[in-house]
Order: sequence, then C-alpha cells, then structure tokens
Amino acid sequence: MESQVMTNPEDISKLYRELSLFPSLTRADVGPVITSQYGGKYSNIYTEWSQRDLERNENVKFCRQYIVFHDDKSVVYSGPSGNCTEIKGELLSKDSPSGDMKAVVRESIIKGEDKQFLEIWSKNIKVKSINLTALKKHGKVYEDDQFGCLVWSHSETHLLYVAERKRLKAESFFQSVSPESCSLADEEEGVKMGKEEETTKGEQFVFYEDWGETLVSKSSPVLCVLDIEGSNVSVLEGVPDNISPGQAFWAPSDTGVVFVGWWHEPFRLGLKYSPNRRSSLFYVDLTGGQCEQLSSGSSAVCSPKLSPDQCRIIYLECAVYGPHQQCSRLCMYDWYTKRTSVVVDVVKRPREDGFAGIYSSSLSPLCWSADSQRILVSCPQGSRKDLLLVETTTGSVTSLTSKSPGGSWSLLTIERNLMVVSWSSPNCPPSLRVGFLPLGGSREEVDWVVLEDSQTQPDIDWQILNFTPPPEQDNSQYPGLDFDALLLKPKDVKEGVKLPLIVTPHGGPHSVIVADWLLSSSVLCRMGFAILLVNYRGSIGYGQDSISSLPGNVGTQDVKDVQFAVESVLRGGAFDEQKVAVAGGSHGGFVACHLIGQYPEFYKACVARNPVINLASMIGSTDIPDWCMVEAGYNYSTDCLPDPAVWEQMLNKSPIKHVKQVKTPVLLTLGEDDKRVPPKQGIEYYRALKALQVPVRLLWYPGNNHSLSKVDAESDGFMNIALWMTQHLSL
Ligand SMILES: CSCC[C@H](NC=O)C(=O)N[C@@H](Cc1ccccc1)C(=O)O
Repeated sequence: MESQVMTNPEDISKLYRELSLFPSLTRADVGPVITSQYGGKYSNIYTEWSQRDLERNENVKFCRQYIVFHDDKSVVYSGPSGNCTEIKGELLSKDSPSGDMKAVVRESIIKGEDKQFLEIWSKNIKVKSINLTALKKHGKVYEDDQFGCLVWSHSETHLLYVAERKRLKAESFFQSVSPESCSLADEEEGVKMGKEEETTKGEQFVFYEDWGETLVSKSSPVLCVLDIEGSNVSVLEGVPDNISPGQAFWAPSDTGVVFVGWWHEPFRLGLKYSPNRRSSLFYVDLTGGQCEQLSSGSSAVCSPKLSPDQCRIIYLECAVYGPHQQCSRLCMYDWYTKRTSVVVDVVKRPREDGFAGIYSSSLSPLCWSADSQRILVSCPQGSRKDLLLVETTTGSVTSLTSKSPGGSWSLLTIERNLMVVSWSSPNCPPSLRVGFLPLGGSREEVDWVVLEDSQTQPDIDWQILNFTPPPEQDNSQYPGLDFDALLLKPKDVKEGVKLPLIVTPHGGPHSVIVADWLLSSSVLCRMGFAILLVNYRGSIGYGQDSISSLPGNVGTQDVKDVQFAVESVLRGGAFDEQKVAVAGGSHGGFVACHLIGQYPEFYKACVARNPVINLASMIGSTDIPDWCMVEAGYNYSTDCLPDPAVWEQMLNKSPIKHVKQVKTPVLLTLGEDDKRVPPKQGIEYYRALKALQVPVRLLWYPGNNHSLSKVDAESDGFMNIALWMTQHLSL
C-alpha cells in the first residue's frame, strides 16, 4: 500500500526545528492604569515566553510588552511596545503593586561559585543589590511553583520569599584547622579570621529527605522577609518545625503572612503532580510570631489567593492520599469572620450545563474580579480547557469559553477585570489574547482581542471523539461512564492511502490530554501519521466518578478503553491496521507496555518513556509509594508494611506480568535522575525483552528526570521515536 510518510531523518529534523520555534506563554502581568495627555487610559502588559533553542541546547526565556488602551469595559486599541528581550539569570521577579519598583532574585556565577542576589529596581536605577549568599541567613531561594514566591508587602516596604533553611557547615572529625581552610571567597564576603562560620562535626553524611521529583535538595523551606530600607533579611519565626511552608503572601494590612504548610512527618513524599498531601492554610503573626491554622488540617490545600478588597482568601482543597489528582473543592476563608465556606464542591458526574468540576492544582497568580465577588479558573472540562467564572456568593459556575473555538484557554492573569489568556489548539500554537470580564450579572460574551497571533498549521486536522465502552466493559461500581479521545491527522490524504496510526495513552493516570498545541504530535502529524490520544476512564475533567473508577482496575480498564478506542477508529477504514504503534510516558508507558503484552499481534512498534513496569518493585524506590498502593486498589498509610498479598496484586496488575507474550519492538527512553519512576523500572523490562529476544533499544539520558524535558533529551528522544516508528511500521 502507498505511504505518504516522511522518512528521511534530515527532513524530519528540519520539520522538528521549524515547529519547535513556536514559544509558549508562561506569565503575564498587567501594569497600573495610566492616563495619557489626551485623556485616553492605557495599561502595559508584560509577558514572558519560553522557547526551545536547539543550537544553545536550552529553553530560553524572553519578555515582550504590549500597550492596551481601554475604557475599563473594552479594549480600544492595542499593540506591542518594543521587541522581545531575552531574560537571563532571573530566578524570580515581581513589580511592586504601584508599578514603581521591581524586585528580582538573580543567580550569578562569580569566580566559579553560584551566588544569589536580591535586587530592587526603581525607574532606571538598580537601587539595591543584596548578596543573599553572603548574608548566610538561609540556603538557596526557592524558585519552583510548589513553594516559591516573591511578594511585595502592601506597603511596598518589605519582600517575602521562601528559601532553604540554613544548615551548619558540616566538617569531618578529622578536619585539621589551618588558616588556609578559610577560602578566599569567604574572606571576600567578610568572613574574617576569628569570625568564621559555625561548623558541626559528624553531620557531613546525614541524609536530608527532600520533596521528590523536580524538588530534589528542597527539604526544609523557611519564610524570609527583606526589609528594603534597612537591607535586612530575617527568617520568620513561629512556623511549626514539622511544617514546610510555601505559596506565601502578606495578610491584610501586612500584619503577618499567610502560607500553605505541608506536614512532613513521619516522612516527606513526592509533591510534584501530587496535590493530595496533608496540608493547611496558616497565618503567622509578624509581631508575636504566633502561628494559627486557618483550615481543617485533615485535607490537602493549595493556591490561596487574597481578594482585591483583602477580605477573603480563595483556595483549592482535596482529599489526602487516594488518587493523586482529583476533582477539587473551591473554598473561601473570610478574614474577618474567620469562617470557611465551600464555594464549589466536588462534582461526581458532569452536569447538564456541561460543568464537570474543578481540576487544577493551581489558580493563576491573580484570579479575582475587581469587585472581589467572582473568581476565574482555567481547567479541563473533558478534552477542552475552558475558562470558568465562579460567583463566590452563590457558587454558580459559567464557562466564558465553551462557545468559543475548541482548544485550550489558560488564564495568565486578571487585573481590574482585564483578562490575559493564552489560547492554543492542536493545529495552532499559543497566541496571546486579552478581554474584559463582563460586569457581574451581565450575560455579555467576552470580546477577545488578539495581542500576539500565531501561525495556524493548515495541514493538521483534529477532532474530539467520544466513546461508550461496550456493556461487558462497563464499571459496575461506576456504571455508564464514557470517555474521549483526540484524533490528529494530516489534512490532505492521497487517494488510496491509508494512514499509519500512533496511539498515545496519557500518564497520571489521573491527568488528561486537552486540545492544546502539542509539539511532538504536530510534528508526527506533519510527517504523515495520524495520532490518537486517549482520555480513558480515570482521566480528570469528566467528574470524580470517572477518576474513582480506575484505582484497582489499572492494567485492565485503562488498557481496554484504549484498545476499544483504537479498534473503533480503525473500523472507520481511513487507517492502516497493519501500521499501528503505541507510545506513552510513565503511566502512559505502563498502558503502552500492557497493550503490547495483552494484544501481541496488534501493535507493530512501541515507545515507552520512563514507564511503570512493575508496581511491586517500584513501591520501595519511587518518591510516591502511596501511588502504587492506591492504583493497585489499596488504601495507603505511612506505617503500612510489605504484605505478600498486596505485592502479588501489584505484580498481577503490572505490564511485566504479560511480557512473555510481547512481540512488538520496544524503544525505551529513560531519565537517569527520575525519582518518580526510577530508571530501574525500564531496565527490568529491557532485560526481560532481551531474554525473550524481542527487539529493544534503550536510550539513557543523564541529567534528566521524569519528564525528559531538557532540550537535547527531548529533541533526541523525538528523532529516535520518529525513526523507530518509520522503521518498525515499514514505512
Ligand atoms: C509512580 S509514577 C506514576 C506515574 C506518573 N504519575 C504521577 O506522577 C505519571 O504518569 N506521570 C506523568 C505526568 C503526569 C502526572 C500526573 C498528572 C499529569 C501528568 C507523565 O510523566 O507523563
């Protein structure tokens, strides 16, 4: 049969290079309202973007500003102001509320050593540059999304951030003291003889727990405050020792600091993609150092945001343990009455109006309407990502985007009702849009204005397909659930050509593929493949019942849903059933490896990135052992001991159980530093396949973690995947 797939590596890399140029939006800030000399009002919009630089082998961050003239209800005129500028060395940055100053945490290598500085800029002057490393009040500043923050006090006199707790310098018992032991760098930073840093002996090799995948070396965060006038940094006292604080902000009137605290006793578990860790909202008073717990303490909370009138805090809440990503509750704490209310509760099944619940582990940095009555949340609703408007007094939820073109709407910020969003779809890279939120009670549609357009890919066609599992595959505990898949295919298919198909189950398993811009899928599609991305039952965005239906049934329900979707699509006749491949990462790799074991004749090529291969062998080495228990159908507690019956079930539900049936050639891509699915999982599969003489190739990426997202690993991984597919599908 004729094929129209691109097979030449030069052509494939050229295409990858072309499509990897599209940047993604990472941040937007709206500046204050300025009245021009002619009376027109405008605001500057600061945006940050990220783009792969294949030559430099890094993701580059750059900014661009836009000017938006408006009348507080609609955009009158808008456009870019100036060109893009690359941002180097900035770990965190934030304009002051008035827009008069800017704070930057900068990392700089001086004489081969990493140093961190806190800078204050005013007008065109860097007025302060404080060497945080030399101050030695704390360890490295946290720049991650989990704990990190850089927040101006309302008075603009203080800055709040999170850093690693200071550790005493550890020395060997056999360290000989000599004047030379004081380094030149230390001397330059003012550590003179006689004033040496305090040291401790015998602690050199003490193990410090960390917070797992992507948070390695983050162990004991502390809240830090800079008094700008006095250039004085202090570490806040009063936070309980068994709590790791983060996501902090200033309380009304700057009387103290509100933060999320994660309990880390009896031990820390991985936090990345795991918003189900026991945590609470806390308030620490600045004068007395008293710490008050503001939420229950029996749930998991995240992303607290103070209303513009400083009266209420909105935050997300979910259950501790259980599936890692679940339907969240949107809760509100009233600062003055100290009462908490549930604004939007867990949704078990999608409602008639389409609302399926809130699925998010972070609200955007600003999410309140100007009247402090409404909240904006962008989150998956089935295979779309929509912008939802929540009335905090009634809990009513309406979608601002469900009638707009399908795709993915992500809120970057909202300030004085001016919303800044990123929109993309499988054939359209991210574009920047702004629009005013209609006044409360109004049914007006948002008039979106494009500030930065992107290039639609006319050769890519996409659609969302819905599947109802056959009766024998219905879940008796959660009956009547259906699921979706996203199908991408080349627009122009020559007469008589049947397309090869790549099937992609997502990871999680409680995550979802929304109709977003997806680099590797779009390159594969432009090469001539069709791609089927399946949101099997258990995905988020379809109601809590769908999520709850999967634990205990992994390796069967998810696998059968994917197989059912593929076979249904093949029945349409447009695809070549002899040229079907499967590719997935992590839990998606688990599903992929199950599929080639359970349907050995069906798939002609398989790619698995950091796949879960054996739940029983992984439980002792992953940063989230609870995941293995929960997905195998058991409750988790921190004191549970190994149980042969549980281990047996974990083994039975794992892909390794079916390895003897495998015939499909497998490409494994593994990250040496993966704490989530340690690469030994992939090695276990590799050895089994080698023993069975099934073609297997293993790519090992040093310096990479679970996501394999460093630019060289991602691009090399892509090329190898593309060539594995063309080779083993005989294209
Ligand atoms: C013990 S590893 C379990 C699999 C892993 N789940 C959680 O981290 C996984 O499948 N990871 C996904 C990433 C992901 C996880 C959760 C929500 C969204 C994405 C992957 O790497 O693709």
